[in-house]
Amino acid sequence: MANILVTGAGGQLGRQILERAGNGELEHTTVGTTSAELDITDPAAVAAAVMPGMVVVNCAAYTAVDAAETDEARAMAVNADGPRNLAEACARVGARLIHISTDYVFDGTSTTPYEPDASTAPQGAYGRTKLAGEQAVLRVLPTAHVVRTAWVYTGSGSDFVSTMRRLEGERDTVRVVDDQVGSPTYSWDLAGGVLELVTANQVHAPILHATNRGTASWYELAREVFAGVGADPDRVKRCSSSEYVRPAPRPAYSVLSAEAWARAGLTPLRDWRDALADALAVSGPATT
Ligand SMILES: NC(=O)C1=CN([C@@H]2O[C@H](COP(=O)(O)OP(=O)(O)OC[C@H]3O[C@@H](n4cnc5c(N)ncnc54)[C@H](O)[C@@H]3O)[C@@H](O)[C@H]2O)C=CC1
Repeated sequence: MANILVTGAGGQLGRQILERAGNGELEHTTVGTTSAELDITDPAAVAAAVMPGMVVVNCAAYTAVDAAETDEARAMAVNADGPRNLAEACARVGARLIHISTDYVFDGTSTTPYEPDASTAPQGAYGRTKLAGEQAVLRVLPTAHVVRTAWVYTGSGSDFVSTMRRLEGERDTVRVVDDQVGSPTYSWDLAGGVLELVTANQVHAPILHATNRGTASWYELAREVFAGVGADPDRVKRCSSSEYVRPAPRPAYSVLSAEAWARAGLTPLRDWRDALADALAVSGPATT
């Protein structure tokens, strides 16, 4: 029987958690369920899937930040009702829950890294629904862990790093916003951090932040991608968010403090530049 259940296992983070867990890094049996296999908005299906003694890692989410602005009810169902269903099932049978959340619960106006207990003030629908999910989880199951992360990429698929890599092959220059700052986070590293938390026994902090160390703007990240694949980083041109308006507001400052993570005895994630170099070496050029 599985003693780790990863929901949303078809997504960026879920896939990498399964890959790392399957690499023999853990003694646990790990099972992943995609949205087709376990829809977390279905309370009966969730109740049937969660077994006593299990650690449930919820990677399932409605992550389409712009679409959420006009589809908030669906986003709320997945990002708040779903995690609540999981928390209720875990509470009923005595299972643990690790729930993944986001920097979008903050308004992005800080100038210093956000601590887990900093005031939340989401600016858009996605952030509102994710905050509601955090609150539901901790209300129903106070021993659960909420792990907030930010700026996640795998280096393959349609994430920012893959997109920059593809555009490097397609265009002479690329314009990228320089007025949003965060910590680019390699999903492989984040998966390792989450698995460390799975096996940790004495972590009492309800909310933790986990990102790669260091900060960058999207422009700086794009330059690093270009340089990392041997292209001239000066082909990346800076622009401002006002030139690239999207339906949902983006936080200007998304840096999450890793101090609570380290205080809990968990290994800090490495510098984002080192992680990116590995991601570029592993993933190869994107094809879409
Ligand atoms: N990608 C990013 O930059 C960031 C992600 N996060 C959070 O990290 C977590 C993982 O995100 P990613 O892996 O990047 O997202 P993703 O979008 O790659 O994966 C989410 C998965 O959830 C699945 N899903 C959607 N509705 C579902 C449902 N009702 N039942 C079961 N599964 C469902 C989707 O099919 C998808 O496979 C999410 O909680 C997200 O909010 C936080 C900050 C940044």
